[in-house]
Amino acid sequence: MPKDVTLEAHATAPRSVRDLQKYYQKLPVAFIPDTTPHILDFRNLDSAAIDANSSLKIIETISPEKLAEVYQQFLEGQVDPTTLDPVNVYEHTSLPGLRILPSLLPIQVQETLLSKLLLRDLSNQEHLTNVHLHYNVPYPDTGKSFFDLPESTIFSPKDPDLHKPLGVVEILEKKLRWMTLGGQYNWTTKEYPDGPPVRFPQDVRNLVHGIFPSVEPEAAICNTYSPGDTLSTHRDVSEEADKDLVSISVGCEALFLISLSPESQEENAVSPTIVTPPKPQSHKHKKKNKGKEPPPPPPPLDDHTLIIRIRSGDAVVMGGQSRWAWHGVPKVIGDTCPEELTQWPNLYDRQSSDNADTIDWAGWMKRKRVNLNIRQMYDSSNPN
Ligand SMILES: O=C(O)CCC(=O)C(=O)O
Ligand SMILES: [Fe+2]
Repeated sequence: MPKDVTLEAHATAPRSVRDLQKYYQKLPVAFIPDTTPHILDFRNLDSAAIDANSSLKIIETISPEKLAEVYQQFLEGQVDPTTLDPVNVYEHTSLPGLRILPSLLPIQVQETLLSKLLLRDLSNQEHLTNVHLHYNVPYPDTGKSFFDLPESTIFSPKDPDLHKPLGVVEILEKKLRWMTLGGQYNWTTKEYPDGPPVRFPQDVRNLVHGIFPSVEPEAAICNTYSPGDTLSTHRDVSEEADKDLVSISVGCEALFLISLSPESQEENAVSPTIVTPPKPQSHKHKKKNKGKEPPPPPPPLDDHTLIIRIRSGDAVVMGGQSRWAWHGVPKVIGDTCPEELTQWPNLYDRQSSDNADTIDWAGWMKRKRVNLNIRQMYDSSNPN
């Protein structure tokens, strides 16, 4: 699907999409139903949901042999295909071109991916983060990670009038929201900088390209969310290529809202000439809604919109018409991280016990969702 040149990176989503985002953002976790026609939940699918006439279809199944080949290279060790399940690729009639691959990555691959991204790539000074916008970042020694820094490490603000100094615990628990890999996307201008991009980590590239040959990973955003964090509705329109966008999630579960709803006639009629100031795409930190009152019923879902419960190891591919769809993350659901990942980064192998100032990070993932959002920036894999 060729990119429509009128797509504006700073535009605002249609009201119906913003209303859904707001509703699920406010909805207390206790009221997120297990089964609902509103939320597409692949772990609670009944087989009738995917019969020949339904809106949900399996369009492909990836074989364990194919998966084992890719994981073997990524894990640098033998992977027995008989230990893997085939992975179904789903499509829904509401969002043509959107593919959903529940339970794609086995736990060991998820754990290794976390280590590559957050222990290795985060310590590479070429990969910028939101923390760099306001803080001087004290890097760990070569071969070490931010999770190895002593508890006394302080990040000093660039402007002390605006921000206070923060310790490494506050930075990694609360402040870190994104890191960029490859082409260093600028979240403020919503553009990729000119000049040759930073080299994309080869092993992560091979993992993604091995499963999704339709995309050559050139840039990625690694988002880290805590429960209460949201990602407001936006479209990813800064890439020059119309190649698939691959989104892989690890850790806590989340609600993912995606829509191809057009602006309603009513909205156009009310203010055809008024330009609503663009809302910055922000990662807000919201207080938990502790209300005990049952919530009002959700706003209606039209047949161009889906809300998907995304779990650890799931992948979503935005291709075709859905490549430029509106999407956002209204809710991250705490205490849903798979048990096997809650000990990551498992300091017992790594920490030297003689250093009393070393932090035990076990449990960090219990409060985190990590999303790797991979894009191809240019139509050919060589920008020149
Ligand atoms: O966290 C997610 O699932 C989506 C992230 C996203 O849309 C983005 O980084 O552009
Ligand atoms: Fe996005």
